[in-house]
Amino acid sequence: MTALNTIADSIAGYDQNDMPVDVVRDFLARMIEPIHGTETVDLWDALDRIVASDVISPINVPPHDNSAMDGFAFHGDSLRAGEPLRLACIATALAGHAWSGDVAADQCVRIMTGAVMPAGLDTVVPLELTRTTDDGLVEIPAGALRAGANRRRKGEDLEQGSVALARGELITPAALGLLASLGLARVDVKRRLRVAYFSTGDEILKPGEAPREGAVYDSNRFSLFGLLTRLGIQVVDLGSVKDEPEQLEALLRRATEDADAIITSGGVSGGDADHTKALMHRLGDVAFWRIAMRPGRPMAVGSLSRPRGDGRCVLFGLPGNPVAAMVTFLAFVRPALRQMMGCVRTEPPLLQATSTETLRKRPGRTEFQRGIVSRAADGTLQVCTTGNQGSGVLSSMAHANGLIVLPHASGTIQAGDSVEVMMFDGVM
Ligand SMILES: Nc1nc2c(c(=O)[nH]1)N[C@H]1C(S)=C(S)[C@@H](COP(=O)(O)OP(=O)(O)OC[C@H]3O[C@@H](n4cnc5c(N)ncnc54)[C@H](O)[C@@H]3O)O[C@H]1N2
Ligand code: MOO
Repeated sequence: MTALNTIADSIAGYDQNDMPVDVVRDFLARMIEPIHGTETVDLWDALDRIVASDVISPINVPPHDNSAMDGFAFHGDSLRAGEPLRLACIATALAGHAWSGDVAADQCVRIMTGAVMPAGLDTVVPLELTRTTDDGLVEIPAGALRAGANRRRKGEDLEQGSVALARGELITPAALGLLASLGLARVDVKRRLRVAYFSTGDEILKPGEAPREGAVYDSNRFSLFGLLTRLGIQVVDLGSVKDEPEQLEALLRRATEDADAIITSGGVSGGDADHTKALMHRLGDVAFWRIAMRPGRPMAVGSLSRPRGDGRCVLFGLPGNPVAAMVTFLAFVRPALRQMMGCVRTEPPLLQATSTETLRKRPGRTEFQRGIVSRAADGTLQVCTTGNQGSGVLSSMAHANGLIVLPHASGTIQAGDSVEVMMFDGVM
């Protein structure tokens, strides 16, 4: 990764206590470098991995001209405008059983979907468009189809030697099928990113611990586990730690040993018990920003050196409030981690939807409101908010399917205005 101070120029001129969201994103995009290291995996293990080098198709897909329909294959130039065509059926071609033989202009071959087109034939009439005449001929009504119809050409999906999947592409279920269609059993992928994470705070309870006065159960550890796991990342769960400098330092040092990145939650705003900030300052090259956004104002970004001196470990110190931790992850950490993974697409596309309600906002900060996108009666997309937008209110996050992104410069949104939504799932 590029050291913070070498790209500090890009943030000079901005108030580090009021950093615009776009500036932070741009800064991270410049700081983060993709990890090295690839491995060859079986297709069964390739889902959600990132392609490490262009996959070149070793074959034509489909490998031969074939029929797109169950029907009769014939010479298209036998068709005459305004006249029915009558053909004698001389053979049957089944998928997986190529038929070879000569077919005259007044003959046809009964053919099934996927079967190789007999040599010289270029057109298939679907069964349901034909009738059998009293003398046993196949009759195609006038104007039923054009010459060349219903033939799938050799290589029309992929030509031998062409790029089937490019380096940096995510292996989706469709991409997995595409690789299989090339006859490949293994694929080169980027190695898995390793990300360590832990929660900080004296008030944090582990699951199963008895409730105690002033304490809350650790939710960030679980939300982060979910967010990281969905990215196909190898997660290193380091649990939670009290606001206690020695413990914190031990955990941070342990995390730097073999993780590519560390994510912490809590302790970045600078309360009396927050030792996290001082420690991060001491162990690495870390910037503490207040970002012009809501929720998720305070965040630490930087790098820590590794104990064995080889390279540095990227650090994201997220705010403790449970929704702020998730929103800063989605807004900044997810694209940064995708970039580290070597993924070409780092940001999800935003949807446009009509707000069903007035959303109060003042210009000068980006707001992320929890929303539910649904289809309106007229078929267009609409979005409503999920109630209490407090940065500690996880229930409204859990009920949402995306975040309404209200840009920095925008003021209040009126009901009926169009807004952008970052969906939580299913868009990369
Ligand atoms: N004087 C100021 N105070 C605060 C500011 C500010 O600008 N000036 N910013 C506020 C904002 S915004 C946020 S967000 C929080 C972030 O503070 P920290 O990152 O230092 O987080 P904590 O103080 O440790 O915790 C905040 C809040 O979140 C709860 N929490 C923390 N960790 C977890 C967890 N793992 N699971 C569930 N809940 C957690 C914690 O109990 C606190 O209620 O600072 C504001 N203050
Ligand atoms: O980071 Mo805070 O959410 O704005 O409470």
